[in-house]
Amino acid sequence: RGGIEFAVADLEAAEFGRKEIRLAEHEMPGLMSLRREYAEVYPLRGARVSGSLHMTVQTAVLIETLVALGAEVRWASCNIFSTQDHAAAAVVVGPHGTTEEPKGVPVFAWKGESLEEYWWCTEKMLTWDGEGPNMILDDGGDATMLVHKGTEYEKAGVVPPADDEDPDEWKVFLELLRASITGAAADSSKWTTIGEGVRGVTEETTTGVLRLYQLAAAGELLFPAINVNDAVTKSKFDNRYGIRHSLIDGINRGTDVLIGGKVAVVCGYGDVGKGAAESLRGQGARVIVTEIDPICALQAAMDGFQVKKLENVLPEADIVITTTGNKNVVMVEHMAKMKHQAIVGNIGHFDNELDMAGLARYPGIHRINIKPQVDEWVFPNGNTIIVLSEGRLLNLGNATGHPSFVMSNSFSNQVIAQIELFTKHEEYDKEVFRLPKKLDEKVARIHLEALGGELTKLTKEQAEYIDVDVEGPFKSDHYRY
Ligand SMILES: NC(=O)C1=CN([C@@H]2O[C@H](COP(=O)(O)OP(=O)(O)OC[C@H]3O[C@@H](n4cnc5c(N)ncnc54)[C@H](O)[C@@H]3O)[C@@H](O)[C@H]2O)C=CC1
Ligand SMILES: Nc1ncnc2c1ncn2[C@@H]1O[C@H](CO)C(=O)[C@H]1O
Repeated sequence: RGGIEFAVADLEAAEFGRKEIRLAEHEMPGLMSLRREYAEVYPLRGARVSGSLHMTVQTAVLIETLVALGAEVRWASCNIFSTQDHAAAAVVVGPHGTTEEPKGVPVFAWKGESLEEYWWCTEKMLTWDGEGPNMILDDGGDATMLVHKGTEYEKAGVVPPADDEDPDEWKVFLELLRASITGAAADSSKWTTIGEGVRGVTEETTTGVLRLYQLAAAGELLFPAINVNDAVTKSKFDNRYGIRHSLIDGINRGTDVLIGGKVAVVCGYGDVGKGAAESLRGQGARVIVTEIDPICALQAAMDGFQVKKLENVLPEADIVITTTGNKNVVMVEHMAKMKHQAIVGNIGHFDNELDMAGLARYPGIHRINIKPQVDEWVFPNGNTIIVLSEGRLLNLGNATGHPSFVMSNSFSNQVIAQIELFTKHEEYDKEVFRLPKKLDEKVARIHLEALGGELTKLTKEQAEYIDVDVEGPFKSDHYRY
């Protein structure tokens, strides 16, 4: 319709989506400030941005900010459960379109995608009529990986081999690659051409950033990258205060159990784990932390949390949440020893933090679906556990993810990073970069003012005394916030 390609659950939900996007704009001062700052300048004119990031109301405001700055955009979600269908519909219709005549941007996302559908959406998001994307905006690295793996197999002239040991996610991904490399419309240089056209990628989250550094270390990065996650105004806010808000939102909407008085185990005490522990303690849970890093473990202890090994707290745990960005953190052997109806969930980017494959293979186990994204797994002895969002990040699967204000911080960094790489890509090698502190402080200033905070001004003498400029940056590069 309207000449726009799209695949969303229900275009009729656009009106509802538009109402929530309008409310969200008021809560996203950073993005709205960037629209005003760059009005009529259009720094992203000529940018063709392929975005793989949870298709939520907040992301809708990000997308429409990129468009307001001149970009063309195609979008898919980076998770099968995180799309808010009314937001997806509103983005397709656009602020000035109708469901009969959409005037927005192509979106390929709906809540509850199968793995095959997820990778189909991802390929559609990367496949433009005519010239391909010249920018990628990624969250978790699936879009970046598809371009890199596709290029690798095309250049090697081989079809991705099947390996029965591969996790389902990977099997489906390889199947898509096989089809795109050898299918009827086989264009044996599709992914290579896309990779050559991309000026850069901006990455949202910790796990995606890890994958970028690994590619860069191997000398395989096809284009420059900006690590948005490690902007202080992203990870020290979104990862912590966003989780503090949205973790209990997911648990409450999923299970509605009383958290107060219960024992909650948080695996990992990084930025996300800190927000998770604070969130659960705020509800009156007795929180126990597991950690591998003595520094983060000591922080947890100093913050008043017990620090234990997971296997030693299984008999008392009512809620177990993983926040590590690692894999195989909670195994089926742990789950089999948990209390009856213990709640198990993950808020790391990928579901491999929980041993979902091992759980499904456990002899005599069976699954009862309670409602979308809530499953009761019944062990042969009658004991059950409640697993949220099939182990995928539950704050977006069972709830709506972080609220707009904190996402305004994160997405202001995304927009700044997109402008930086699109307009100055010749200045960047194929490495991973972070934004300068001055821009971090700019994002913080906008959001502090929006909260009514007053900044104290340094005198010239004071600035000299602490060896900073009156206008900042106010900290050294190695300062830990
Ligand atoms: N659901 C959401 O909305 C969000 C999800 N994330 C994701 O959450 C994950 C964590 O992100 P951050 O907290 O920023 O990373 P981080 O690196 O700051 O924290 C992870 C912590 O887990 C610990 N850890 C690693 N393996 C462990 C194990 N086996 N047992 C116990 N602890 C272990 C590490 O020592 C580290 O302290 C990443 O996958 C990130 O992409 C990040 C932001 C928001
Ligand atoms: N409401 C939201 N909309 C879009 N992205 C979100 C939202 N809540 C959390 N995220 C992002 O999700 C990734 C992890 O996949 C983060 O690092 C967060 O920035």
